[in-house]
Order: sequence, then C-alpha cells, then structure tokens
Amino acid sequence: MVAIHVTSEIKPLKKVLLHRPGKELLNLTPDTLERLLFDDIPFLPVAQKEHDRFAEILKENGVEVVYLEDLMAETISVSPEIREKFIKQYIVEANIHTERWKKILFDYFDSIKDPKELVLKTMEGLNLKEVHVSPENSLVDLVSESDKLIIDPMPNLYFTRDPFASVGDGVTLNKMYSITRNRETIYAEYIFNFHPEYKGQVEKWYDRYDEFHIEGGDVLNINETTLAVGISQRTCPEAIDGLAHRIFKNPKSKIERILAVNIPNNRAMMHLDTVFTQIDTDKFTVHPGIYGELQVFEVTPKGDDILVKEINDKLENILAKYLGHPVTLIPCAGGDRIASEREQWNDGSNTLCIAPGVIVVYDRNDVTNKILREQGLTVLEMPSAELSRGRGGPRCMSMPLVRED
Ligand SMILES: NC(=O)NCCC[C@H](N)C(=O)O
Repeated sequence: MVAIHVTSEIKPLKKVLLHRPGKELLNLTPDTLERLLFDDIPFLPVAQKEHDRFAEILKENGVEVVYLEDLMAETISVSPEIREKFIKQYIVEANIHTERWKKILFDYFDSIKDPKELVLKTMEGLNLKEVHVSPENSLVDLVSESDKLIIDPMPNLYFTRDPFASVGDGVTLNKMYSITRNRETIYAEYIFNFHPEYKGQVEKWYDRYDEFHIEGGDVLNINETTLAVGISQRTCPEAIDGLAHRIFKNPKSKIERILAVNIPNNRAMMHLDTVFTQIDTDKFTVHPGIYGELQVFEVTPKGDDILVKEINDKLENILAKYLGHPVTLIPCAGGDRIASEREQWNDGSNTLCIAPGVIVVYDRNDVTNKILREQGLTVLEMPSAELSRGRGGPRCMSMPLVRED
C-alpha cells in the first residue's frame, strides 16, 4: 500500500491518523486556555471514551486507524541517534535555552525507556516538581516556584488534521499560526523523515521551516487536480503562493490549480473546514455565514511562475465549475439562525466523510444531523460532550493517509 494517497474528500477512507487525547488535557488551566486555544477544560476520561468510540466507528466501517503516538514511538525506536536527536530538538522547541536546563531535561526524558511512554510525556508537558534538581546550584531555581509547568502541554494534538495535510501522494508539513501548535509538527517531521513506512515515500509540498503559516484544516482536496485552500485566521496568502510554486514545480504532483478561498477571520470560522465540508459527490455542509459571493482566486502555473486570477462567485457555483456538476449546499441547522450559530460553534459543518454519502458527525448537533438524514446521508453519530470543547469536529480530529481511488 502507498504511504500517502489522498485525492478527494469523499472517496472511501482506507487509513486514517488519530491521536487519543491524553494527559496533556490535564495540564490545561484557566489562565492558559486562551494561549493554548481551548475554550474550556475537557474531562479527560470522558473525552477518551468519546474518542475511542470515534475510532471504533471508523474501524467498524473498514478504516484502518493508526495513532500518532504509536507511529512516533516506532520512529524513535529506529535508532538511538534518532531518539537522542528528537529529545534534544524537542527541548529547544519547548523554549528551553540554558545549557544547564537542556542537560537536566535531556537526562529526564532520556530516563524514560519505553518509547511510547516517552512520546506521550513529550506531549503532556512537564511540571518543575517532576524533575529532580539541586536548587542550591542555581539562583534561578531558588527564586522560581516549584509547582509550575516548565514545558507547556500540546492539548490540540487530537486535531490531527492541522499539523500536516495529505495532498495526492505527498503532504504539506505545516508551519502553524500559533506558537503552541507549531510545536506539534515535530512529530510529523520525524515520522516522514525516519519512520520505515514513510521515509523517502512522501513528497513534501510545504515545510515546517517555511516562513508563512498554513494549517491542514484549510486544505481541501476537491479532486485529483484541484486543491482548495482557505485564506483564514490560520493560513496566509503568502503561504499559498509558496505552496503553489512548490506544488506546480514538482513533476510528481498532479495538482493543476489551487482555489484560494478568502473566509472571515474569526474563531467560529477558523479554518476552511469549519465553514464547509464535502459529504457526498454533490453535497456539502456549510456555515450559513459564507452564503453569497465569496472572494476566490484561481492560482495556476505560468512557466516557472504562477498566475493568479480573481474569480469571485457563490460557493456553489465555484464548486460546480470545478467538480463538473451541480452541487447542493446544506446549511448547518437549516435556516434557523440561533440553532445554526449554536451548532456551528460545535462544528456542525465539520464532518468526516468516509465514503460518498457516509459521514461521521458529533451527536450534539441534532438539528443538523436530522436534516442530513432527510437529505439521504448515512449519518454516524459519535459522542461529543467533552471533545467539542477544543473547538474542532470529526474532520479536525482525523488525517486521512489513504483514500481509495
Ligand atoms: N481543522 C480544525 O478546524 N481544527 C480545529 C482546531 C481547534 C484547535 N483548538 C485550534 O484552535 O487550533
């Protein structure tokens, strides 16, 4: 089987990457919520139960589920050098810069021998009181509190959609918008560089060391030759320019055009997949907030450069043009403004399509889900009381690695 192969949003899903939320959620506090991009603190045991049900629904429907933490544990088990390189890089990226603390923390992480336990610990964050230090050796240690996080958790890791995005037989390895989420991409970097199944198998259309930010939630595979990318809070036009140059220049890419869709810059519409997702060959769920004419740019190759053309139109017309047939937009919660705003906040339009017309959704969006059933979709509901507090739905919580052609 190929390592990565995704040319659509709806073709049968064969293999998907998830991350089971872990103790990183226990290191969220009211003071850090905003910086760490959460709106509330999920109750971990319930969040895990909900996530396990998500994975079970996928498996019941023939999808192979792999976990980020397992792939990463396998990656650092490839050789002691890779493990050591990872720990050192992780510490620097966690903003630890003094030689003394780099050494203390290297020894701490290096002492965790089980690879998966080590990976999970790097995700969880670290409290000063977990590390044994001799405070008499340093003024800094004596003046600081003993019960504080010295390494932040990465609570958004269960949104595997964002740090990298599968496009064709490659990935965009993303430079993220926020400091907290930028740390997450280290895992994909190591997996794609060193994991035996992925090393040398995956084209990189964008890199985490590039200058401008782009996130996977903004990347939608319309078909084999057309990619839609949101210009949003999380993805800037410069990143799309850079991606276009790279992807058009690479003979292994089949992408012939990128549609850059300008969406409002706010938290309720943070990514393109927060405002619309494809659910069938001719159907999309949408946030009613993007009805009407949208600013859209068609980016195509022109010699060694790119050509950008503004093609503003209604979403349904743009999609119909590139898919080659009419499409129906189903608004979140129908036309009811209050229900729609409520359900949109809990990702009512953010569905994971696992085959044409078959979608995984949050159970809490009951108004939207009823409408989707009436439209003939197979709606697989997952529990969502706690997971939804992170502001992402089933599409955000999954990264397709392989979809059938
Ligand atoms: N694709 C998505 O819309 N992902 C949801 C990400 C939620 C996360 N709390 C964030 O703010 O990045």
